[in-house]
Amino acid sequence: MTKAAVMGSGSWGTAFAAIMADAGTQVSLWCRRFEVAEEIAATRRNSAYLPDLVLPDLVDATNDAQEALAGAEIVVVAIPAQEVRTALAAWLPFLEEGALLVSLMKGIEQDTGLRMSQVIGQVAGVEDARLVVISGPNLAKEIAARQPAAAVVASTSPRARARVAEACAAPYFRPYLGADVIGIEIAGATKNVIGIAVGMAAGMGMGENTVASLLTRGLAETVRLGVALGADSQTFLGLAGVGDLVATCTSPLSRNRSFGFELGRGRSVQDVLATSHSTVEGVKSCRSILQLAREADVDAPIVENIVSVLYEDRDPREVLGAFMSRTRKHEI
Ligand SMILES: NC(=O)c1ccc[n+]([C@@H]2O[C@H](COP(=O)([O-])OP(=O)(O)OC[C@H]3O[C@@H](n4cnc5c(N)ncnc54)[C@H](O)[C@@H]3O)[C@@H](O)[C@H]2O)c1
Ligand SMILES: O=P(O)(O)OC[C@H](O)CO
Repeated sequence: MTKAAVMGSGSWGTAFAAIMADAGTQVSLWCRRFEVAEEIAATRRNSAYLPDLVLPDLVDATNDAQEALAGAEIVVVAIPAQEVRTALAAWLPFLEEGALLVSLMKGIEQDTGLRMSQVIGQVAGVEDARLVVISGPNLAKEIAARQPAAAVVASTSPRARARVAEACAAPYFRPYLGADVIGIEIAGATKNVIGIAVGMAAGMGMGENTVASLLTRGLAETVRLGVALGADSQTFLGLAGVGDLVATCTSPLSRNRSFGFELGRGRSVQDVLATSHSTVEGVKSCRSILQLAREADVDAPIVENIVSVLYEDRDPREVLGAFMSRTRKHEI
């Protein structure tokens, strides 16, 4: 039986541990806090993140990283993007020789502008063939309720992606295979920022035409950036592209959309962040994405305007007006 470690017991780490166990993989779920590991051991539940999910018996929880990583052939990282560099450095001594390293994150590192698989590869000093990314329309709460969903499991190595896909193919979770790691990571990180923009518009009372227009132009912006960085444009029509954009931009379960919604209703960035207990990746990644776009000379007006609302105190209403008065141009 394949043994995996899932490092991070927030919403997605916990749901993904259940997916892997339901796929027949033995999972050690690493919890940063001892109380979470203790609760899971005693009740099979992680009440702070997914109270309705009863974790399968194939999931063991521990807050000891060495114990979690012992014997793990697949190591899945599921923590906030900006924390990966430091956390992974601490886990390195305990990684098994040859283990595959899987990123579930949807973010870009601040300061370096690196994608998550790049950060993992750099910190762990491993070749691309051992790195895998997973992305798609995967709202943790729906997956935890075992509602059917699909995702892309991507790696430059056909063997690595097939192995990880096998280890997470559950009756309600269908992994597709991919090779375009750049496209999948750029799609995953950028959709969070587009989700904030759409949420903002919805919070201001705008209807479906506004949502669909922003989502579509957000996709155009994401494709431009991805292609400039070396991605395949077809990737953005897939699960990690359009699929995730639709899920994020239309679901009240999305933290990024909900964050934007509150801004649209008139609350301040500080106020909304102070009351949010889970990761809103678009907030920290938007500046790195804008930086990547500027370096690649790519026009990214939605990302740029979200940065101005979050970091330059710009009024969301003014931003919506600014979109409408941009210089007329060809759609494609
Ligand atoms: N929740 C989802 O539906 C979902 C789906 C797909 C992808 N993702 C991505 O997965 C990643 C994790 O998101 P999440 O929803 O699980 O977040 P979360 O906020 O629910 O949980 C974050 C977890 O990381 C841990 N953590 C925080 N700081 C840490 C540190 N310095 N070192 C170690 N652990 C730390 C927390 O204790 C918590 O267990 C994000 O990049 C997110 O975009 C989330
Ligand atoms: O809650 P969000 O906005 O982080 O979105 C979660 C997933 O990425 C949706 O696929």
